Amino acid sequence: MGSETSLKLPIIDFSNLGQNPGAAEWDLVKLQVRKALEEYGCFEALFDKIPAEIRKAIFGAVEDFFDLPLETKRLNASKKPFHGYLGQYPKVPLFESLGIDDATIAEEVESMTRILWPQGNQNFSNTIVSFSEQVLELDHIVRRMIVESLGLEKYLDEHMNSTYHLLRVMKYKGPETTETKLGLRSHTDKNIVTILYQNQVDGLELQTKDGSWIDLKPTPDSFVVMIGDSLYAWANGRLHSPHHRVMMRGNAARYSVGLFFGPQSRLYD
Ligand SMILES: O=C(O)CCC(=O)C(=O)O
Ligand SMILES: [Fe+2]
Repeated sequence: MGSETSLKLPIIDFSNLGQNPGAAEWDLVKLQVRKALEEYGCFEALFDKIPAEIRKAIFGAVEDFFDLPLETKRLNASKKPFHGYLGQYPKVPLFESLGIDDATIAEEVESMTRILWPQGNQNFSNTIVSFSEQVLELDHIVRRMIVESLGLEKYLDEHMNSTYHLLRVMKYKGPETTETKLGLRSHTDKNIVTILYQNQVDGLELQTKDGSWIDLKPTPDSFVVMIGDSLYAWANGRLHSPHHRVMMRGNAARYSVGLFFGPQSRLYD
């Protein structure tokens, strides 16, 4: 089970797709999605609909949040797992995260923002909402392709209408030693689809079916799309739900932003 850095994830380009299910280009991309999810349960997506300004701004917003004093961040603690602020996880002290419900609903995000910045921080809430809205589009395309490729089109609306999403922003402090340290333990996601976007500090690793680990190195233009156990079950095991982890090296902090789409049956409650 050694580390294997030469392996690379498939890169799938959604940029020239349009919203045109049934077109030749759509079917071609759909096939790539199906193949990647069968083999790796994951791929890198190029999606240029999300403007570069938003992709850049999101890390400014995320850093603004993590730079707040601990007492302020804790104002957003939640009893629900993965929701609200989660800091200095006992076993992985490099990790902090904030889960934001209803990240596409401006009023909800604004009211959460006011808890953190009573004087307001319009930039933070605007950026969170715009980013989430755009990632939602990518999720819809990917999930539509998955459902079609499984031959389950007749359940598409039912499926789409029965899901829920949670935005989580994450910070992994650099270990500031020469050693590699665990940032997030190996796990599979329990939800349906996860879409991740990171700053340019790598650390996410994905386990292949034969047990080797791939170091993911997404570019500023790419999103990591991964499936979780709920979709694995829904697809009767035809798609792979991969183990993944975060390993940190060096001094720089890694920031990542993930949209987690799960069944509405209160997966995260
Ligand atoms: O930070 C990342 O890139 C991965 C996070 C992750 O796997 C998770 O929160 O489930
Ligand atoms: Fe995960």
